[in-house]
Order: sequence, then C-alpha cells, then structure tokens
Amino acid sequence: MSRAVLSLGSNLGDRLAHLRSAVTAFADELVAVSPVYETAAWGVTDQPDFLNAVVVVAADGVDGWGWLRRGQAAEDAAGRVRERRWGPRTLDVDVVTVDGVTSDHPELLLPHPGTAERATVLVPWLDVEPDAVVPGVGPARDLLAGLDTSGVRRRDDLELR
Ligand SMILES: Nc1ncnc2c1ncn2[C@@H]1O[C@H](COP(=O)(O)OP(=O)(O)OP(=O)(O)O)[C@@H](O)[C@H]1O
Ligand SMILES: Nc1nc2c(c(=O)[nH]1)N=C(CO)CN2
Repeated sequence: MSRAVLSLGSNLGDRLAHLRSAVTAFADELVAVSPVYETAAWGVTDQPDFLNAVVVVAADGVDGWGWLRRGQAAEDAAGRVRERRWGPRTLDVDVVTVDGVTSDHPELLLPHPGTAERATVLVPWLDVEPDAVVPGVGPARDLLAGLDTSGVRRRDDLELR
C-alpha cells in the first residue's frame, strides 16, 4: 500500500469548490482530510489569500509519480493555468511525502522541499497526523515551532466533505 500526504491550495475563483474538487478526485483513496485554513500568501505576497488543506491518501499500485500525475490531473480539471512561479492558481496539489520514498528528480522532489518552511502545510498536516515527520528533516511539530503562524487562520465554517 502506497500512502501519500498531499497539500491542497487555491486562491482564485471559488476556492472552496476547487479544494473540494481535489478531495472528490481522491475520494476512493482518502485516509484523512484536514480542516480548511485561510492563509496569507507567501513567496509572491501581492496576491489573494489562499485556502489550504492537507489530505492523506493511500492505494495499492500508485507510486510517487502516480500521485503526482493524479494531482496534476486534478489541477487541470480545476482549470489551472500555469503561469508564474508561486503565482495565483485555481488549484495546487503538491505531493508532500510518499511513505518510504525519496526523490531528487526535479519533477518529483520527495519530500517536497518547501515543507519544512511552510506553516500552510505543517499546520493542517499536524491536525490529521500529530506525529508527522518530514523524512530526513524532522518532526513536523518541531519544524512548525520555528515558524510564524500568524497568517494561518482555521476556517471551521468551511468543510471539504
Ligand atoms: N513533490 C512535488 N509535488 C508537486 N510537484 C512537484 C514536486 N516535486 C517537483 N514538482 C514539480 O514542480 C512543478 C510544479 O510546480 P508548481 O508550478 O506547482 O510550483 P509552485 O507550486 O509554484 O511552487 P512550489 O513547488 O514551491 O510549491 C511540476 O513540474 C512538478 O513536476
Ligand atoms: N498561503 C499560501 N501561499 C502560497 C501558496 C499556498 O498554498 N498558500 N502556494 C504558492 C505556490 O505553491 C505560493 N504561495
């Protein structure tokens, strides 16, 4: 069984609908779905706030590339136009980790190299996996302790399923 942690993000159009479309795309593989967070944009900061969430998925016979392709298909279905790096997007699906897999291929970096610095990933991940570890880096809880979480606000009024 291959188990993966996926980070979902949207800051264009109907953000909640875009995150829900990703959850629906992985309906048969869902292990856990985090709460939704409203988050200030990092990287390129002059863009709208994001909604972010994390899902844990598992399936037989899907490797890291398979999870990546499945995420990209969900992005395409949400009408994502690939423009500037870190720019606004209808749906972003990042493969954060795949159990037991590391990769240094530029099109599939595992664990995702941004994970340790991104409260927008670590906060929802810890909601569903309090003992989460970024392989080769450290416990998510310890990484988060060094980060500013002021721009990460839980939206209990929004549900993904
Ligand atoms: N773990 C991964 N998950 C998703 N995409 C990855 C991963 N590792 C490498 N990539 C590659 O990153 C590219 C997509 O990048 P994208 O435009 O989503 O970047 P970004 O979301 O702007 O920035 P970041 O990757 O820092 O979050 C794709 O070509 C994809 O193959
Ligand atoms: N808050 C927030 N900011 C971002 C995000 C994101 O998911 N959340 N994704 C980006 C590109 O991957 C760029 N900036």
